[in-house]
Amino acid sequence: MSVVQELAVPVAAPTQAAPGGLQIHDVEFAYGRHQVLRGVNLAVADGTLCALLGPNGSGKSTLTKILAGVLRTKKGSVRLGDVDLLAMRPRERAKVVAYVPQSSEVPFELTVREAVTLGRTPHMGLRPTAEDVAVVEDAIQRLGLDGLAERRLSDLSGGQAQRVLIARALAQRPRVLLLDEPTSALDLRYQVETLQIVRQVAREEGVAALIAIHDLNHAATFCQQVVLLDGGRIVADGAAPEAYDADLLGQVYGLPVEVRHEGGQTQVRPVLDEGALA
Ligand SMILES: Nc1ncnc2c1ncn2[C@@H]1O[C@H](COP(=O)(O)OP(=O)(O)OP(=O)(O)O)[C@@H](O)[C@H]1O
Repeated sequence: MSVVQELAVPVAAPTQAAPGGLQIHDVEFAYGRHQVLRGVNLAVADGTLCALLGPNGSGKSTLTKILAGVLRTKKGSVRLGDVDLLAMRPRERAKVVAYVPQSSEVPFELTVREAVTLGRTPHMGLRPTAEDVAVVEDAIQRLGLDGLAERRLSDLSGGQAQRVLIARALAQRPRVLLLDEPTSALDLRYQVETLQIVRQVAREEGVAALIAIHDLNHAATFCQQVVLLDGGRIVADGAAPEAYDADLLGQVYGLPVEVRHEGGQTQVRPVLDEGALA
């Protein structure tokens, strides 16, 4: 029996997005006969940073790839306001949806500035306009890449390259921003700064941002909405203080946890057996 069927606590009511936000209805997906997503319903309002949480293999990347148009599904719908995102042509979708995958094949001989400029491709004519240049410089600056702008990607550390991919996505000026574990290679300072930047961009530009992330505490701190996937189903959806239930998280992740609400912050800690650190 899956964990979901055994859940003792009720699933939080899905958050209602304002019209115009990202609306996901009844999305299903299978790799061959392996069913990975089951009846996924989710709404992310414009201006909201939403964390997509769940154990390894729960379907976070798969859902993100469907929203990005990398994978196709025959069952379910994805809308941005009145627009059917699944029916859009790739170039049109690229004007409204930016996607930072877990790993990316950006040409390594490019400089940082050139790689970030690629984010303007869906909007640009043959040559970048003054606005394109300004948007690229803004993204470079926001991600703290000013000093690296002329460096080749091949000469960067993993974390620096990850920041370039995020800058490229911001330069796209999307309405939907999809980030698949964007902080996995970042040190603590850049994890925090990146999440702050994405939250700020979402709020200021009215972007619906969805971020697959493993750190429950960062998600609680920076994301107005958290969504927990387990076995391809959403089992919690809401603001972290309500959505984080110790019993539910314990069942989903397979270890006991404690949820604390202190000083306006919700934090999750594993509860270790006595002797676990002996
Ligand atoms: N290309 C593929 N072909 C077949 N099965 C796949 C493929 N990609 C992923 N899967 C399977 O689909 C399920 C969901 O994988 P997915 O990558 O979406 O999970 P995830 O929640 O993003 O995991 P992680 O936290 O480890 O990144 C897993 O069982 C995985 O083995």
